[in-house]
Amino acid sequence: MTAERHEFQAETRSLLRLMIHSMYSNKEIFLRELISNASDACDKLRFIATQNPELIGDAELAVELVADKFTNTLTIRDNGIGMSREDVVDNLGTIARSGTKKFMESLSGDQARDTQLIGQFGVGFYSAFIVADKVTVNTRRYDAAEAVVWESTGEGDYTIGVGDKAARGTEVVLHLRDDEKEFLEEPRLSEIVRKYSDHIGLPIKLIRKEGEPETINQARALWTRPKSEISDEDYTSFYEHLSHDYEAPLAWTHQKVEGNLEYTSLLYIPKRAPFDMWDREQQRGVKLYVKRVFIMDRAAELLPPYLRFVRGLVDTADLPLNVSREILQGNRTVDKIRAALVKRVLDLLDDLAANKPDDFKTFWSQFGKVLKEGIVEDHANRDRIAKLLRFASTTAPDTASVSLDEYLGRMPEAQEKILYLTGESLSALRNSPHLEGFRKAGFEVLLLSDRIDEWVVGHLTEYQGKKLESAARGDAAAAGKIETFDKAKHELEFKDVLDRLPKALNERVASARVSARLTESPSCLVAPEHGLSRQLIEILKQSGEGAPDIKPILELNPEHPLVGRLKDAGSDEAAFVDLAEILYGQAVLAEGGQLEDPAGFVKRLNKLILGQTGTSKILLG
Ligand SMILES: Nc1ncnc2c1ncn2[C@@H]1O[C@H](COP(=O)(O)OP(=O)(O)OP(=O)(O)O)[C@@H](O)[C@H]1O
Repeated sequence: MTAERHEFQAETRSLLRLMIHSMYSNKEIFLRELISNASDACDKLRFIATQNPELIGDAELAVELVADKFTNTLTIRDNGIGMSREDVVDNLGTIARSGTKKFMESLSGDQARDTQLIGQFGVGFYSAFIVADKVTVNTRRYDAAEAVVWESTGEGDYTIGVGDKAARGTEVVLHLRDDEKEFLEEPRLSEIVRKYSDHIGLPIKLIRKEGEPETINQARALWTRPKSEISDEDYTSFYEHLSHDYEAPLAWTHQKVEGNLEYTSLLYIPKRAPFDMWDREQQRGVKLYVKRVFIMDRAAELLPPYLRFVRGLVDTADLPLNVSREILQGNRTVDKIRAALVKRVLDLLDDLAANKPDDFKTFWSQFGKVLKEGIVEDHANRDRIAKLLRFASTTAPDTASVSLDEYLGRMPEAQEKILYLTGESLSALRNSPHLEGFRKAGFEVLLLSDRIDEWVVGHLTEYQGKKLESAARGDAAAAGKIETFDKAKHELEFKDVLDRLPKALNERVASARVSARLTESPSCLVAPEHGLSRQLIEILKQSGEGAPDIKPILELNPEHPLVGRLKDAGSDEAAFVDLAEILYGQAVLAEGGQLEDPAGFVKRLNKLILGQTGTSKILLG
């Protein structure tokens, strides 16, 4: 039967081209990727064999490398699970990952940056084309009636046909480019295998035409070895094998637990967020082994979603070999292991924060937003997570660097609560009128501009016995005494104006009042004491969910000349409305909001600038 020809998906094609181009300076990683795949294939077979031991029998599962100088080929072969025709089409004809297109669009053409991005994406099987101008895959799935041959030059298409491979497993034949002959040299191959694949728990053998095969790696799974024997380089190269990451990890924690529970965990924090961290479809989790036997990739039950950036593995003796995803759900042993792993990761982060501030900064910039979800999700560890949070504040307005402990450490005595302000962006928050009074009083305010922050402060209502309070809510004085003027006097003086405002503004505000919150700006909007915050209502509206119509309170600075003019407008209703609209519109704009009638606002503003407001009814008309 002749082979069928198939086109690559458009995305696969451009990804291939880009990969060959940008990974060239690090081309040797192709071997790590192909050995990883071969080792995964053996792991999968071993798992199936737990139900069906005769599949393996006495055979040794291994990865073999064959370098042939006559044909210029390097072959990587395994006796693992193998692939059916369908597997081959699914796995080698497409890049079967959601978000590939989006990923391609994020590439910039800047080689250094793109190389890192593509590393994050995971190069996998296609890295073969970095060194080969043709790749032939002969494979036979353990339960398939026939073998399959796949072949491609890595350009536009590939062929697929029936093969003659008799034994189970996969053989990847790389027809090396003319200038890649170094990969036929034994010393070079051994060097690469030791560098990248020394700690895979499976022998990697160099096969020779004459002479005995030589096992070139240690073939002892890294996590089973005593910590004292393992160097940082070992941990790093194992991480690269495990995660297909291109960069060294930021930190790791390796632990063997004996007693009630029996498991070994090796958990890594990457240096960089994967491109699909926010993709809800993306599977997450660490690898699960039961007594050294690989069970599954990405066992989501072993870590909560807010720690989805953690990579690594858990090897336990406390679960049955035939454990399935269904069994993992709601399993008491799994719950206990998960609780212990969460503590491990939080300990590791505490340690980074205390002893490696630069690494912690990197961590926070990559994964801070994900960790914040833990405040909402993980009630039991809320205080521990809160301790790790970092925020921008009026004291450090440019980067998220202030911890709650640091904040409490410099909180003046007169201040009773931890103050924060949420908003769309840091730049809008920095200049918010809501901060003026607090600034004057020397009260620091945390500036929260991540989307999730509204939920964070919704769940984190208290820290170390101090309540958290929005600077845009209720009465400014609630957070401490920041009375800067004689409120009673001003209230009396403005009573008439305050009473008229809601009607003049078509009831868009619930009420109006004078406020000590403002020192420079004339007006701002605040949320009533109880009920949802203005920011949260805005988020709900934008996300298309129904939002309750809670009207804000308009606060005025009685010492501002523009507010004084409201009083002067007296019985000139049109002039009063113009001024009221301007004060309201300014307050909306200052918190980063949208005006309902921007053109009308501009018109009124121009009238005011030109001195036409409140002077003559004729001019106003
Ligand atoms: N030697 C092999 N034996 C059996 N299946 C294989 C082999 N090599 C690749 N595959 C199959 O092809 C798929 C795609 O491989 P590829 O290296 O492109 O990505 P991956 O390993 O799934 O992804 P990642 O690199 O993110 O782990 C694998 O998941 C596996 O199902």
